[in-house]
Amino acid sequence: MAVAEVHLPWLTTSFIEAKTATAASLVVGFLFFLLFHFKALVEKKTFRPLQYVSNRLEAWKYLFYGTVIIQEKFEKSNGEAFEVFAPDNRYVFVSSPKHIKELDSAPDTVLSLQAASKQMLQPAHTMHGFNWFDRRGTEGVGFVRALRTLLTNNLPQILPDLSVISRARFAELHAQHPIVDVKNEQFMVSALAYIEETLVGAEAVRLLPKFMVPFVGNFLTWKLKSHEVIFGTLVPVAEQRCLERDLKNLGQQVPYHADCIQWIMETSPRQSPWTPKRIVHELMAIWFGSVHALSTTITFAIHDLCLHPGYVEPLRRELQCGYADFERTATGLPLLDSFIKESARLTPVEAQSTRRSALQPFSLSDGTRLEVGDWACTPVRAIMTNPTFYPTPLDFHGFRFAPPDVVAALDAAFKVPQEKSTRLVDVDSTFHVWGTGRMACPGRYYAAAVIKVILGQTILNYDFELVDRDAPRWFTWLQDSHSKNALNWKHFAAEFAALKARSPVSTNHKECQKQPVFFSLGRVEEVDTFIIAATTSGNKAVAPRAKRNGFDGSTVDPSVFLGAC
Ligand code: HEM
Repeated sequence: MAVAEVHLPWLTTSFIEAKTATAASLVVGFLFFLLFHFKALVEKKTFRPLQYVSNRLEAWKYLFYGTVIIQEKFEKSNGEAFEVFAPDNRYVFVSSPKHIKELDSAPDTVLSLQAASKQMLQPAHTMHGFNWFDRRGTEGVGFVRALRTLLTNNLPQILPDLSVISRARFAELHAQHPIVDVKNEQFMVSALAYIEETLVGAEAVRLLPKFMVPFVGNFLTWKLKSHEVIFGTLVPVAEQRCLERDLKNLGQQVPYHADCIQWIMETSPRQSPWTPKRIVHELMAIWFGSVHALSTTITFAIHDLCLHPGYVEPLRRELQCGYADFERTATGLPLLDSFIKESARLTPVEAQSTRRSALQPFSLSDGTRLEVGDWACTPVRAIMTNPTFYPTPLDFHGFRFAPPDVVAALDAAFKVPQEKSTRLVDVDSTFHVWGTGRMACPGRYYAAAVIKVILGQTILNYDFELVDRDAPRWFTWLQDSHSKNALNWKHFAAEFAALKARSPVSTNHKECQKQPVFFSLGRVEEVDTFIIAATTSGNKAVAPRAKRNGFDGSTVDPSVFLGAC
């Protein structure tokens, strides 16, 4: 330090202190880096530092730009498998039917959905200590029969009640009363909060270095209360059911129950029937899986009804004729079925589907290798907006999946060139909302029926619109800069075309006539309020909302020319 002061008089003491502090921080940072990545560093037989650092940077970028990274790599992959790094994982995305089949055919001891779900949801910390086995079937797969068969078969009994509940809830919301008529309000509040708490808690835990997980995980378990309320409320119910089961086995008369608690209990392994605690853990896992995806899918479908109001009338006509039959049989309503499917296709809940964690090393037929802990998965959004499978893939065509004879009776605007008519619950290699293959969602028949009840009641009984049409439809940590995000531009183009079709936009505006362009700060749904006009002479008219967000029109990409503004 003294030498520096003599020879470099411009270096003040505070500067040197700052440099010392910076150097110390770097050393500490480096030690932390070694600590966090020690295992990875020593395990790599041929360690390439540059490659490693580049992979780690890409991994953290994934948290902020995941959907864009997947889309870009998918577009470059030409149908081949591609890898993406996330902070806690290496993902191998497959999209060809051949590779998807290979995942499906892999033994459960090699590629595991259970292990992937466990890593994703951290149930030991978020689901009251539930620590399910990595290997599927270790404790039976009775839940598949409970949901896929028993729950589906009981839909005709369930749907009329569900319609009544849905109507009552809407009426209540409409009258702006507080929640009434709930037997255990604390349970209901916790049942909803539990979904978000699980998501947020699990995400935090899985990003931590392993040695910190027990401390932070235990803190979260203690801090998050809703899983305790659910567990505490349901255990006595499950205990009573187990008691009744034992009494029945002794030949006594017991009450009849047709609900998921009963079906989960009855389909548990005969040799070692589940304890009440184990039954409730299973219910909590199913509750999470069903509520989260279901509510998101319904919300997007209602948005789409508001954004594409031309569909309301034909759907209402179909419901007026067919709702009663649907309630009795849980089938029918092909136009509504297609509308929901199209909404889920363009706004799926997730960007990854068919997750399988490698419990043993696994190789695809093209030689792509998964090491233990890597995940195989499918790029669900990218596949479902692929022009090879879906003509005009970014346009919303609510009836693209409906049977041609049903669509033939409608206005020509509803006819689209989708070759094959398919149902919402169908699973194939181009529609991954329910996953794929033998492990595709067993709750999808129930889910599809519930969505139809809620949308059906909305369409039959209400006229509706979005309170704030410009409000974002989803949240991402970082909004992508429009100039970097080719994907968003494509979406804007599709949305803008739909917007024009709905309410023609003036082309008489003097400044628009030469080179009109449109702009959005990164959110598709704001396209109408972000329209700007940029003329070849450089004049710009910026919509007020764009101005409020600090945009002055200077960075408009001129390649996005739509011919109207
Ligand atoms: C719109 C709503 C829903 C969506 C989008 C959805 C989606 C999915 C997906 C993508 C999978 C993974 C499949 C795979 O990896 O191949 C899955 C699995 C599963 N879903 Fe759903 N799901 C929904 C509703 C439900 C409901 C309502 C239930 C229960 C009543 C349910 C129960 C399950 C279960 C138990 C599994 C695990 C299957 C297994 O391990 O074999 N889901 N779901």
